[in-house]
Amino acid sequence: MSLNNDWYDNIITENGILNIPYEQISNERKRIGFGRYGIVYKTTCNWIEGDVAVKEVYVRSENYRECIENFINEVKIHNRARNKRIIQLYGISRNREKKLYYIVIEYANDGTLCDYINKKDLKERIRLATQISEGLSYLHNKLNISHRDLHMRNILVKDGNIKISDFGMSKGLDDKNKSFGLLPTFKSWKLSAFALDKVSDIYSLGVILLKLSNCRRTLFPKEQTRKREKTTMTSILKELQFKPLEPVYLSTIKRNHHIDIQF
Ligand SMILES: Nc1ncnc2c1ncn2[C@@H]1O[C@H](COP(=O)(O)OP(=O)(O)OP(=O)(O)O)[C@@H](O)[C@H]1O
Repeated sequence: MSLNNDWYDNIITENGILNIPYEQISNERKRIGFGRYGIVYKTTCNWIEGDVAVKEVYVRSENYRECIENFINEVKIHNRARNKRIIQLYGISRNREKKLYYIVIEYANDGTLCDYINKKDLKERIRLATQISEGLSYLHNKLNISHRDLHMRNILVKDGNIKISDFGMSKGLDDKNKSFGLLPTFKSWKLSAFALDKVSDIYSLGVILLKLSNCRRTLFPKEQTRKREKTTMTSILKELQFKPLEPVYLSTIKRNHHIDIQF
């Protein structure tokens, strides 16, 4: 990707993204998260009703290119994803003096799925699983985008409903450049390198469904539950390999539901 000094103005004009003047974002901010490239705050913006979340990206000279390319990729892909299961992108902003860039998004008042599932019953967990599948199905089948970083902390909850977030790693599926990342495997229960694409998203969905079906935060379980979970996961993966994409989302949930009830 070639980067010139106009990159910020270019992504706005080329992608129809709203440029929010920095002064319109309130200075009263509460830190709500932390990611690879900076801090996430809850705040307000004069142009938008209600609370917003802003992802602040600090561009240092040593990682200038990587930061900006990541920012551009995230904003471009996020801007295409307009669906009730996806956190809404409002616009972007910058503070030139401090070399800070901002992605302004819808605030998820119920936090991450990781925190939200605590003490939720089976019916509620199945409702959430269905919504996650709807969101992922939208990205894969309608937009041809793979998320590539799907996990419990990138899935947010607003007013009890799922909002998939964080498109920093996402890619269009026609992008030929393969890249790899670490995912937990069920053979060794350790992280292993996988090609990150649509299939790895489905794998991640399987991991999330597994966590939801057991109502716990960690993938690494106590010894006595491991065997049972391996069987569950094996059947999910088998299912995913042999059926076309769309029905798989639903059958995976039904299957998980079924297995869960049998526990
Ligand atoms: N819209 C939001 N509403 C509420 N909380 C949010 C929102 N966006 C992010 N967060 C919080 O901030 C955390 C980090 O956000 P996010 O993963 O998007 O940042 P990132 O810099 O892209 O991180 P990563 O290292 O995963 O790429 C989330 O796990 C969540 O706790």
